[in-house]
Amino acid sequence: MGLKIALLQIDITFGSPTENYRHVEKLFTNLNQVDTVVLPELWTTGYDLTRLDEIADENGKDSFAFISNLAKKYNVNIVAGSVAKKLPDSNVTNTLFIVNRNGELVKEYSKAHLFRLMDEEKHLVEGHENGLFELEEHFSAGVICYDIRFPEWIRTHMLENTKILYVVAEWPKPRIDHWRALLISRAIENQCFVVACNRVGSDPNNEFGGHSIIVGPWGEIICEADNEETILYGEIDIDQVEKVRKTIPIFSDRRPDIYKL
Ligand SMILES: NC(=O)CCC(=O)C(=O)O
Repeated sequence: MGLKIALLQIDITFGSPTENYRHVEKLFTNLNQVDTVVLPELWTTGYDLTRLDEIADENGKDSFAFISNLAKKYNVNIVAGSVAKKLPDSNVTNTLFIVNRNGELVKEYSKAHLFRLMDEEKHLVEGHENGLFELEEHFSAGVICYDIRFPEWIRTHMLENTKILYVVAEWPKPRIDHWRALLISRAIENQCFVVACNRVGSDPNNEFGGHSIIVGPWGEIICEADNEETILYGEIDIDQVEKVRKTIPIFSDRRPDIYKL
């Protein structure tokens, strides 16, 4: 049986967690029954990085409680985009929570590669751990936006028999061709499903490009949104991964003896 997924390709109100919680809560009331829901990057605050002192979530407490309640109420796993998480030392990370149907935390991943073009390195600190987790018995990984430009980081995750790569993003419209090409490439070169949720709308500095997408392990597009706010639904058959990996066995054909990584 397939895994049913919903990607919430939303607009985000700049710097207003209260408004963004309200919006997401409302969208859940209209959701078809799925196994997993995915949210975009920094969905509670947007890129209002200069006000993180005020609006970042202390230890991720409020955002985790909100997501955990939704997961239990709607009996769904949530790849909860990312939020600005304020650490005890007042540093802030860009952190993705994975929550299961029981509302339990499965994994927390903080963005490893900070994106200078959007000033992340001035306001955030990077994560140091991988994004590996298991959900519905599938080996999976989660990364955040700019991370997809680092194939070596994605490969590090894929060497663990990972079959689904979740990507949460606020990817601007002017580079939406890069977004699509990178996601399709990561799917083909790792022979995995890529489930990627971007936002739409704009903030004072950027217009965002949407095009949330699910790509299969052969590089085929399973579903793709345009640039409007929408809930994108797709279903994946995890057995496809093994079929593709048997057809062209890149993992056993690798030559790490001659690579740097
Ligand atoms: N939020 C991000 O990490 C954006 C990454 C991006 O736009 C890129 O081109 O890379």
